[in-house]
Amino acid sequence: MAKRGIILMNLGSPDSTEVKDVRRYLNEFLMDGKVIDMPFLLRTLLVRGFIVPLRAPKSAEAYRSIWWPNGSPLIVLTEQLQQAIQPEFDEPVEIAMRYGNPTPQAAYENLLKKVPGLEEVILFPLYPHYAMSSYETAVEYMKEVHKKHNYAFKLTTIKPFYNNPDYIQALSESIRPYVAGNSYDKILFSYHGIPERHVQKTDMTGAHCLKVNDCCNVPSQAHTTCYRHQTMQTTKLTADRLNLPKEKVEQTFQSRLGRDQWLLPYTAQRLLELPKEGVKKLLVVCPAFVSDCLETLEEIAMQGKESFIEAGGEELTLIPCLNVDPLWVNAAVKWLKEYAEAGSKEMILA
Ligand SMILES: C=CC1=C(C)c2cc3[nH]c(cc4nc(cc5[nH]c(cc1n2)c(C)c5CCC(=O)O)C(CCC(=O)O)=C4C)c(C)c3C=C
Ligand SMILES: [Fe+2]
Ligand SMILES: [Fe+2]
Repeated sequence: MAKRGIILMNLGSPDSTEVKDVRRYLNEFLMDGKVIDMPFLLRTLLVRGFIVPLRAPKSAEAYRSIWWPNGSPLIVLTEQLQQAIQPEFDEPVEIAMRYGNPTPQAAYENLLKKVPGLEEVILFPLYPHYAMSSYETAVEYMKEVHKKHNYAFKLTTIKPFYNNPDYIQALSESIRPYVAGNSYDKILFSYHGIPERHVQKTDMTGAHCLKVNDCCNVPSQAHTTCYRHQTMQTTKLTADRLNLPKEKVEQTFQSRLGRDQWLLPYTAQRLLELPKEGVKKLLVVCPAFVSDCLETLEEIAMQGKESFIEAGGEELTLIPCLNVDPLWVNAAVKWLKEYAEAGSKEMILA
């Protein structure tokens, strides 16, 4: 049997809610060329000179409003997932964050200590959808650290799982209790947004995404790396499984940063418009995240709720992320086991 280790990877959070820690985290995050895709000098000027100094104090305040006694919800929930998965494996399961702590190097070093003669690390990026600024940067960074330290073990990666039946089942069943009884007016599938430019950059055909009419519904090889297509598939498959009435389902994109055109429609805009369209009781689910985080707990459940109510809405209910939902934990365990048994060949999902 191969000597293996597993790494669950998520985005990461600041070490604390102090402005200095938030500043350090935002600098690392936004200086990533796959997040702010500008030439290095321009990016440095913009990020270090303008965005971070202005954003860090506000961001720190937002983190303070959701912080748990044991730390950032995103980190604590990723640790809880690790603890739920570990008993199912002889191999050690570690966590790593793309930004902040624990770092990829710390995760690799922990595995090396626990498994003498480590032969293989299975990386599980906790992102259902492919985006240059989430899945791609996580995988590329893990490869970079692996190469830099000349590690002898091989690194293999689980693919995005946006349409995997086990994932769709777990997501649907987490939503089912909220839609049962039909006492809601609409359910919003709100995904983290990205600039439209990023969708075009990751289109390997160079001719499909946001170029062909109704691109995300026209079959194309580009969909293997198209965030928009993948999020639309998650929404469709989940809504179909739950038999949700079409007029009650809507998809939006949240968390826009800067002035570029990001994927439309914007969640913040729709939260202001929906009450005027007769939507008073709103459910919001955020399937781009598997763990609750600042973007769900603060942006949707606090800020989003406030704007929806001020605009005339009555009730906004955030459906929690999958976190440590048993169906989700089972799905993750199943994929990791299948993957290991297949001898780490490419894992074919769905
Ligand atoms: C689905 C995964 C994510 C994508 C894609 C993504 C793209 C993206 N994000 C920013 C800027 C920020 N995002 C922030 C927080 C944040 N983002 C994700 C996930 C994705 N981001 C998560 C899980 C979180 C929450 C982290 C936590 O600690 O809870 C932040 C920091 C907070 C703030 O100041 O608002 C920024 C900044 C860009 C620019 C981008 C794509 C280009
Ligand atoms: Fe983000
Ligand atoms: Fe597309």
